[in-house]
Amino acid sequence: MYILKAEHHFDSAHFLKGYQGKCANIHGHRWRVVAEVEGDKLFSEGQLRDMVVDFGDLKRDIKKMVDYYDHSLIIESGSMRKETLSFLIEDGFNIIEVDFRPTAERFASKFYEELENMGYRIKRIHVYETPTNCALYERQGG
Ligand SMILES: Nc1nc2c(c(=O)[nH]1)N=C([C@H](O)[C@H](O)COP(=O)(O)OP(=O)(O)OP(=O)(O)O)CN2
Ligand SMILES: [Zn+2]
Repeated sequence: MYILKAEHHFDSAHFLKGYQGKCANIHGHRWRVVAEVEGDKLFSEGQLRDMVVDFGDLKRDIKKMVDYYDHSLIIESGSMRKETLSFLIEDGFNIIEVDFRPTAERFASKFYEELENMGYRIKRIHVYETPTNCALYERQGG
């Protein structure tokens, strides 16, 4: 079995609704997203000969996926007063509402599904919130 790793990052702010502690406040991270792609066969000819996938394609797809969140404030739906949200949007801030608590765990499973839907055979996704805090997502038995 071959396992390839490629990564990209995005810089964005978030906060955790209902959290007792400093992470209840808006704060930012450089979110580092590492994808592990697996494959038991290599291409036999052409541009991809002896590769599982082209690192260039994988990196491009990870970047495309995470760039959506870059330099945004990610908020869980319903975690901010409607008026506050409207004012921020009116003032031109890039706010991305998500239907989950924006934790490293939830991003890891979300990015797993997104890359899988792009056709990759994903082994694991790692999401680093900080250089020392990382959540991994993998399918059981997979
Ligand atoms: N299991 C999880 N726990 C926490 C998450 C998470 O996504 N999954 N997220 C947070 C916060 O977002 C926080 O920013 C990160 O945690 P913390 O280690 O407290 O932050 P710092 O790196 O800034 O800590 P210092 O050691 O004080 O610098 C919380 N928990
Ligand atoms: Zn955080």
